[in-house]
Amino acid sequence: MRCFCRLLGLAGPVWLLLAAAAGAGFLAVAAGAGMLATAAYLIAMAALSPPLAALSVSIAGVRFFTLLRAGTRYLERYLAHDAILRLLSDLRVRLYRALERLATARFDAIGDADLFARLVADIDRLQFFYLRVVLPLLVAVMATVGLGCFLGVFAWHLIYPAVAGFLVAGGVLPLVFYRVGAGLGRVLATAGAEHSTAVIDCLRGWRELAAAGKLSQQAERVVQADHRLAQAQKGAAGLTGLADAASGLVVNLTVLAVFLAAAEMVRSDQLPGVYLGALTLAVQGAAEAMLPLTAIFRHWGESMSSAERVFSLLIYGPVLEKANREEVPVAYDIELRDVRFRYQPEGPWVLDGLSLSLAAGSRVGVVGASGAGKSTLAKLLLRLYDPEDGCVLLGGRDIREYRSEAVWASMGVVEQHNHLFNASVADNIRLAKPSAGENEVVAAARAAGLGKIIDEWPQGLASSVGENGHCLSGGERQRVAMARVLLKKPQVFILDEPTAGLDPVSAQTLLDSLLAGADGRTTLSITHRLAGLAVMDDIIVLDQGRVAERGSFDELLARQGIFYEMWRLEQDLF
Ligand SMILES: Nc1ncnc2c1ncn2[C@@H]1O[C@H](COP(=O)(O)OP(=O)(O)OP(=O)(O)O)[C@@H](O)[C@H]1O
Repeated sequence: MRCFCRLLGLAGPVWLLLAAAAGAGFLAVAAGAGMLATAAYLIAMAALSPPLAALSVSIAGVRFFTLLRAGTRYLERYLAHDAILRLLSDLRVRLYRALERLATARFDAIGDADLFARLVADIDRLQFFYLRVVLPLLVAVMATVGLGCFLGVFAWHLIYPAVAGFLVAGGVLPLVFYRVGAGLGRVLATAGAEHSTAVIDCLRGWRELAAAGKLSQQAERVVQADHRLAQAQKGAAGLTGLADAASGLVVNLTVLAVFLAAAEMVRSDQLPGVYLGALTLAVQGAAEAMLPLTAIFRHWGESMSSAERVFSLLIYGPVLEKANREEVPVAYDIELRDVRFRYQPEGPWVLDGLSLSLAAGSRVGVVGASGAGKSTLAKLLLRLYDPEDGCVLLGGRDIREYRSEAVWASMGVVEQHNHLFNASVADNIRLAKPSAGENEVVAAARAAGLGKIIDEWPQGLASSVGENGHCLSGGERQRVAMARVLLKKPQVFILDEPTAGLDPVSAQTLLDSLLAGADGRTTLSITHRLAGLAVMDDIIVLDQGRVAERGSFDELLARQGIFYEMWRLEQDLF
């Protein structure tokens, strides 16, 4: 019921359009009934061989109603779709904003494919609620009232069989079929979502699946999901057919009942015989409004299930507290004070009382075993998450006092895996600074070691990177991400293993370029490769979410602690 009310509430901005569409829908039904009734009257009159002039109004009436029906039907569809498309696009924007607030915290829990299914298929399915539930109901109510008024002009007692029949066809039958098919719509929506999730997973992960020999297993999952979807669709189609047949039967019985009642009136001279066909066919015409109601059971379930999935994203509160002041950072020293953080409320602490500071313009390296919390530290600095206890300070102020956008604007990040958009190399670099001119982009690309693409590729930086950068090598993808940061020249550089997966020589060259670009800016470099850390002002060794050691490269080696052990191991390995 809450979803129902929310869906109705969403229609607020377009209610006028929807009401106009319902009005046009009613006029179309009324015109259809008028056309049939006038045609029946015309035939009945013609049988009495009156002068042609006596038939001219009826002939014009048939033409008028025919044209009116076509015009109003078109208008109804036009207005309804206009309203729905506006509504759905507005909902998509709202959902997108809600997702923006959720940042990565909830994305991790929901999963890309599911999120995609909610954004596309589920929102699309919401149109059924307005187009196939609300509008047909409104039109059916208006058609019933209109028919009652029309029949009432001739005799009150004609209203009873017509309205009773319409209530059964439009009220009782849909309710019965809703009960019988309860859950079928939900099964359909869930089966559809499972199907698209399985297909997307298969498409995205086919390389890994093929390498692991699991492609056929995943394909089987898609086939199973497809089978469940087909079964659900078959069940729904069967029930829809049955509902249509039952509704048709009730409508025809209603027409028969009105015909018998009117025939009795003709027999007892209460009604001229020429009206008999007109009254009967008017009921038949108005019954057009009842037919779509039988499918409501299905669309109701489907749209409510999709609404639940869509609204479940909107009800999450923001993961990040909104800044209480619209401050913009002006200094770029960083401090973490007794920060405690975990990903799940009852999960283990990932950062457990972490305190550290980075002077503005300093270069600090962060090392530590896998899972020590290094990337998590970077996420907190980027304010993708807020700490549970303690605080992160930027320029002496709690980072929560700044708008997230202001924090992000002052930072540049290069991670191990960076997203590249399916666009040209230049466009991917320019993302960091849309106002950058051609020369700036080329300079950043050269500084990041993309000279080969500029000089040797036929289209240079205009070459497409392909979906998620698949047309580039791993090293080239990293260089594009680095070029972005070098172009942006942020106040704070966060480098989270940017050279992972590169050969040692390329890795060192790239790191040197990045550090040269970051000269004079606060730089936090997370790495597993200790060689190259000698140029850092300070090195922090993280262990289980805390600072285990801190000092310059030489100091840490001299201490012969964790860092020294890591260094020794690295020397042995290489
Ligand atoms: N989104 C997440 N949800 C739940 N747990 C997470 C999430 N991201 C990381 N973790 C967990 O937090 C811990 C610290 O992860 P983090 O990525 O910060 O480690 P790291 O030191 O950067 O490791 P690595 O060197 O392997 O990249 C790990 O135990 C990891 O499983």
